[in-house]
Order: sequence, then C-alpha cells, then structure tokens
Amino acid sequence: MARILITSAIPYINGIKHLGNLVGSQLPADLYARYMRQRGHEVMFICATDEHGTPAELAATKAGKPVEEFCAEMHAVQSEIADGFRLSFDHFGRSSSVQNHSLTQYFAGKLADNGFIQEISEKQVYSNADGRFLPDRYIEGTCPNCGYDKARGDQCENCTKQLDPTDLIDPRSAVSGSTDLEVRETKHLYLRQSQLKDRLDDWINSQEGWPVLTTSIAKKWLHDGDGLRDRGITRDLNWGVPVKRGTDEWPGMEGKVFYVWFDAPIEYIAGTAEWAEAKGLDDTAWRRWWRTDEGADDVRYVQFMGKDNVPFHTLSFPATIMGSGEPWKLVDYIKSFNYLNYDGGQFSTSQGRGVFMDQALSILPADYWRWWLLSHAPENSDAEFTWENFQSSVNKDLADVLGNLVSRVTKFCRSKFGEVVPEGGAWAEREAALIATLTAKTRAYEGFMDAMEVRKAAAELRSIWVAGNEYLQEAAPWSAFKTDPELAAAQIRLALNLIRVYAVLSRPFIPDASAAMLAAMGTEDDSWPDDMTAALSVLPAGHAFAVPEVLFAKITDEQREEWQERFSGTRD
Ligand SMILES: Nc1ncnc2c1ncn2[C@@H]1O[C@H](COP(=O)(O)OP(=O)(O)OP(=O)(O)O)[C@@H](O)[C@H]1O
Ligand SMILES: [Zn+2]
Repeated sequence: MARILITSAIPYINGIKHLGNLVGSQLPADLYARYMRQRGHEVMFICATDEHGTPAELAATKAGKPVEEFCAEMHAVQSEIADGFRLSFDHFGRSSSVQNHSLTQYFAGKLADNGFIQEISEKQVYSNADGRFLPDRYIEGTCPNCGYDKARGDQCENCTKQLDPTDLIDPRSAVSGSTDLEVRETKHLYLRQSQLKDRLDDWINSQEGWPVLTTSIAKKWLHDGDGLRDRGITRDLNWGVPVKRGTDEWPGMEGKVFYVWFDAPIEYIAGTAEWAEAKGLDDTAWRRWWRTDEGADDVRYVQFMGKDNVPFHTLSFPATIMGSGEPWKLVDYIKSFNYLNYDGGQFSTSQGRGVFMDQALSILPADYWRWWLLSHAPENSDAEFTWENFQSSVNKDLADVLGNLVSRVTKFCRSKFGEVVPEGGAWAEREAALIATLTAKTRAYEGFMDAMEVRKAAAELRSIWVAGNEYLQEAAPWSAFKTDPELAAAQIRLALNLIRVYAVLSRPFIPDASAAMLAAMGTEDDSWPDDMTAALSVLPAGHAFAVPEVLFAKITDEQREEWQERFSGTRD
C-alpha cells in the first residue's frame, strides 16, 4: 500500500465554474483519487476555494456584499456543486482559513530568514477619491499596446499583454470611476525566485516522465528572456492574509496583505490542516502528509491543473518550499491539461460563455458529464465540447454499450430463470477466451490509470464494455436457451457477474451508475478483479438480484437542439 497525496488546482471564488475548469483540474484528480483508493492505497485528496485577490473583492462589490460574506456563500455553493459531481475530496477547504493565514505568514518568515525576500519601494497608483491604492484590476484604462479602452491594471484582455497599473493611459478607478489619481511610493515584498533558478532547473530536469506540457511551460519561464524573474508577493489591499514575518509584525508592511498567488498553493497544506481539525485530529495527522521529517518521506504527491496554472506550480510554489529551507514535501508529478473549448469558442467565466457546473447538473446527472469530459479530456491538445459529440458519445458508450448490456442480461434472466443467478452448465472455450481478453484489457486499463492517461483509460474501459457485448452477441444465450438451457444458464451466470465487475472497474468514471449496478446485483463486494476468473464467480448460483432502472437514457435530438439553443448565449 502506498500513500498518495492528491491536490486539484483550487477554483477561484468569483463565480460558479464551467465544464472547462472541471475537466482541467478537479475531475481528473477525482478520477485518480477514486482509482487509488479502490486499489487499496491511502489517499489524501485536497481541494479548496481560492478566495483572495482583487477579482473576489470586485465580484463581492458587484453582488453588493461584504467580501467575507460573498466568499462564504460562494464556497458553500461550490461545495454543493462539487458534491453533485461526486468529487470525492477528503476536504474542500478555503484559502481564507486561519490555517492558511498562519502557514502563509510562516513561509514568508522562513523565506525572509533565508534571504529570499527583498523589500522594494515602487510606484503604485493611489486614488484620492477612494482613499486607497489601486492594484491589479482595481484600475482600468487604455492599453498602451493595442489601444483597447477597458484594459485592466494587470492585463489587457484584448491583446493579453501583461501590464502594470502605471502603464495604463487615461487610468481610472474601477471602484468609483474617479480619475483623481496620483502615483505614490509604496514598499512591497518580492520573492527572489531568480536566486533559486538553478535549483529549480535541476529539480525540473531530474523529473522523469512529466507531461511535456508541464516541463515545456516551466522551461519557458525559467529561460525565456532574462530568465526567471522575482515576483511581488504583497499588495495594498484589505482582503487577504495580513503580511507578517511568521508571528511577528513586519515593520513597514502594516496594512498590506500577501498577493493571492503566494497564499493559494500554500492552501494545499493548510487544507490538509483544516481536514485534521474537522476530523478532530492533532497536527501530526496532517504533517505526516507534508513533512518528510515527520512521516511524509513515503508519500507520492500528485497535482492536477490547467496549463495556465503550471508556472505557479512548477516554479513559484516550489521556490517557496525550497526557500523555506525546511523539509516540506515537493510535488512528485504534475498532471497538466490543455483547454476545453465550447462550441467554436472559449469557455469564459467573465463573459458567462459555455455550460456552467450548476447548469450541467440541472439537465443531466453527473455521470453523463463525467464520462464525456474524461473520455475527451484535453490532454495532448485543446479539445472541444459540441452538443453533437456529447449526444453521440453518451448515447453510444453509456446507453448502447454499457446500459444495454445490463438491461438485456438482467431482463433475459428474469424472464427465463427468475431474479436469481441461474445454476447449471459450465463455461466453455468462448468463456475462456472472454476471460483472457478481459484480463489483458484490465491490466492495460490499470496501466493507463496508474499513468493518469485519462483518455486512454476511458478508451480501454469502453473496450472492456464492448468485449462483454460482443461475447453476448456471439454466445446468444437467448438462442442457446432453446436447445441447451444449461449452457444458457452458465452464460448468464457469467454475464451477471460481469455486471458486478463492470461496476467495480467503472466506478472512478461513473460512480453513481456503478453504485446502481452493484445494488442491482445485490452485493457490496466491490473487490478489484485481480483474477478475472475468480471475479466472475463472486455471485454464486442462487444469489438474488434485481433488474435496475434504465441506467442511461439516450439524449434525443430534441433535447440536444433545445440545450444547444439554451446555452448558445451568455449567462449574466
Ligand atoms: N477551458 C479550460 N479548460 C481546461 N481547464 C481550464 C480551462 N479554464 C480554466 N481551466 C483550469 O481550471 C482550473 C480552475 O481555474 P480558475 O478557477 O482559476 O479559473 P480561471 O483559470 O480563471 O478560468 P476562467 O476565468 O475561465 O474561469 C485551473 O486549473 C485552470 O487552469
Ligand atoms: Zn491591449
């Protein structure tokens, strides 16, 4: 048994996430966590909401709520939707937790002690009307690069150029619209990533088998232009983790907070501490996952995220860990994803374009989405969600292949033998051939799941389902029954057992259908089919089962057209 720590990129708090966010981080992480638990490993699966930063404050202002209240409500909403998608977090924390406050301050203190923090005086825009500095998105103006007149202080959405607030032409406050602005000197802390560049480079080079997407992005940031740059890790804001040096005040930093990208990844650790607190456990319970000197040396740590998060996870967060000079766990494997696009364009939270997680669940159960998203995960390139593809994949894979097998076998058995596993007869060559095929495919499936090859794992699982259908097609127990009812009984006994095996193998992808299949088979035996022959004999002759409700209904053309229409515009 191994110990596996799994984190998903933490979703930002400003709104409900879309299907792209889901498939680029939380969902594949859940797939892996579920699989590893099923294989008997000890798993810690942590996610949280990312709650600091100017977009959270601005979203709260727009909603007319204090930011604390807005974040608490949105956390509850995201948490409920995550449950709806059956995301099996051990803990879904909050980056605004007290644990994250103290750990973030702790790491900053250690980094400062080790000389990796620099205090820099810089010029920031101050709004006289608002009585505050205007960092990042708090300021808007005309882009010096393309002339777009709604560029934000951190980036121009039109030409994507990264900006500093002082770069903007004709700047105005995003809070009040005031143009009564001035530039003031203010002091900020910088993380001296450049000092850790060689260590980071060696560490990345020593990793074997990381996705090219992960290493190529890291290398680009390490080496392009002047190489890895130092980054400001504080802001003149009220909402966030107050700047402290460990537990001490930080002279000159009063009233400032850490910047969101500094505290967000530390929440992976803090989220584990939140888990321990929620379970009534002491600090050793979470530290054994994170401190290699306190029991974490045998932990394998895997992170899941979309490509835009890769620089922070390959460079900034490891720089925080390395720079602390303490034996905190570094990530062992980073599974990164390209983007899922929506019907000829991009998913966009700010523009409300695409299908959002709450909307998805309002039209179909989680398993339909889980299956489509995972089997089309944007692994090697961007992928595209289209309603036609969704309809045809769901109908073919889930309804025609898996659902149909379950329904045919259980209904046929009920009509000829009753609702019990039939007795009599024996397996012959055809069954031996099926067992050999299933054994080989199951080993291949395990290999893909272990390697987090999500699409290949889905394809292998589908082919495991198809093998069962092909067997039934050829064995045709409905014909055999007329001439050799004993043989038909043996075949149906195998097929009912196959339903249990499919429930077990399919659970990481479609947990609800899997539970329904096990319940219909009247068993709680969810043991993994290490030995396929034994696995296909778990339900003995005479064991009672029930014909389940339709597992997967087909998506009709009318439904598809209606949804296509309903989700063609933008959400407000
Ligand atoms: N279209 C997409 N396809 C796949 N992953 C995505 C997509 N958009 C964002 N992600 C990933 O989703 C995760 C959560 O993202 P986050 O909540 O920070 O939103 P975001 O990156 O600001 O995206 P958006 O503004 O579109 O919601 C991150 O790991 C991010 O890389
Ligand atoms: Zn621009």
